[in-house]
Formats: sequence, structure tokens, C-alpha cells
Amino acid sequence: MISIAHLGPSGSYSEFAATNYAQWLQRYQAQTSQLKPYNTISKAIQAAATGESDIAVVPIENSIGGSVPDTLDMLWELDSLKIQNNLVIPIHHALLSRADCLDAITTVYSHPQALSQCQKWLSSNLPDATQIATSSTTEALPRVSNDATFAAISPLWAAKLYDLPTLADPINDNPDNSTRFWVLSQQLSHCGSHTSIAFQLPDNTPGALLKPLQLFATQGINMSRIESRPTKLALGDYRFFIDIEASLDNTNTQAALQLLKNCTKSLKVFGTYEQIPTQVP
Ligand SMILES: O=C(O)C(=O)Cc1ccccc1
Repeated sequence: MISIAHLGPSGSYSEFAATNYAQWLQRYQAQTSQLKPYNTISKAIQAAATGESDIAVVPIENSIGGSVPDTLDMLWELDSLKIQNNLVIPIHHALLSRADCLDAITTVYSHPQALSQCQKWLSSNLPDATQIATSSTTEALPRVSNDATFAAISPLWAAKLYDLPTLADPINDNPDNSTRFWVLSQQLSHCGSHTSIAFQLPDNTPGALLKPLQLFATQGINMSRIESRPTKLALGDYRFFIDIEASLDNTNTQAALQLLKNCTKSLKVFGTYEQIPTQVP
């Protein structure tokens, strides 16, 4: 039985993504699995890196909020983890509370990404409520259950799970809201539609980033994402995370990666993966 680490507690979007992956494993690889909730994304990733769990399913980027820095930073730091699959989950936030009306709410809890995705709704409907960041969209639900002046921005399905009324739904500012999750494990996968890599530049000179990017263009490889993260060593020092639409077992990809070693420092290859179809909630 495979264990799948994810951000909990019960009812989180990450749990939904992990459940989708578990169903896919069962259906297409006849593999049974059990979910293991952790209270931070970092702990879920660590669990897969140390072998405490076989797999971690973690958010990597949101269509509105952008990348999830914890996931990118941990993936860089923990050399052992590779990407196995990609899942995209549609996100629809609801406001859960025991309050009789919106006026009675003093405090709104949620994950920072969820709070930022509902800013317009919050400023129109709950302009005076204090917004408090939590480690996940479901972490505060036991508190919300005990105090009718509290509310949480959570997935709609969490209302049933925590026996809480839904005061408003959906409340995300943009209806086309989705989050991409990566399935991480210790095995490097070579075959799939996308490959992810990261590197640092050897020196801060004109064209230093142009050289690695030009290699992909020369090999006819399309880039689907580029993200920079500070190395945390010095101000203005970055590492770059890149997704390309090509498989590691493709000769053009291998040629590009070979040449990339000459114009980057600390090149890391996170593997090749496919998108898994997900069931809409
Ligand atoms: O907090 C959750 O439920 C998560 O899984 C992280 C998250 C938060 C907001 C949007 C998508 C994922």
C-alpha cells in the first residue's frame, strides 16, 4: 500500500488532489494507497523526501495567486524528490460560518492564497473583518465551529464535513480559478509531456539568462513556465525554475540539457510527467 502525504486537515484542496491521484493509481495501476495529512506543505514534502511517505501531492501554482514558494524552495533544497505527475484542480471558495448574517462576522480565516483570491469579495462584503492567515483552508474550521463571529474561506465540501452552514458561495473574485499540484516521489521519471528543471547562473553578466533560454529555442522546445526565486544568499541573487513541453527521453531535450550544463551552475532536473485528468467536485 502506497502512502500519499498532503496538506491537511481533512477537506483541504490538497486532500482533494491527493484523493484524485489515489483514484487514478487504483484505476490505472491497480495500486492501493492511503492518505497522510500534514499541517504544512513543507512537512508533507519532507515526509516524501525521508521515506516516511512514498509520495507527496502538493500545490505548485495557482492561476491567480501565482507560484507556491514553499514547494519550489523545498524541491530545490531536497535533492531527492522528483515530479511524477501533474494535476489541475478547479478552485471555488465558500464562506463557512455559524453567524446569522455577514454583519455578525468579526474574523475571517484562511490560507493566504485563498484570502488573496477573495480580496474583492471581502472588501465589498466584509470590509471591517480581520483576516487571519492559516496553514490551510480547513485548519480553522474547528475554531469557526465554536464561535459564531468567526468565518473561514474553505472548499464548499468542507461545510458538510465540519457540519457548518455556508453563508456565501462562490466568493472567489475570478471564476476561472485553478491550482496545479505536483505528485512528488524519489523516482526520476523520463517519459511524459512536460519536464521541469531549475538552475542558477554562473555570473551576473549581460545575456547570462539569454544563453540557457536560447538553447531551448534552438532545439525547437517550447517553454511553458519560467519562475525566479531568491537563492536567499544575497539580495538580487536568483535561481530559475523552468517547465518545457518536451520529454526527458527526447533527443532534443537531452541535447539542450547537455549544453545547459555549460552556461548554468547547479542544474537540477526534476523529471518528466503527464497531466492526470481530475474529477470535478
Ligand atoms: O489550504 C488548502 O486547502 C490547500 O490545499 C492549499 C490551497 C489553498 C488555496 C488554493 C489552493 C490550494
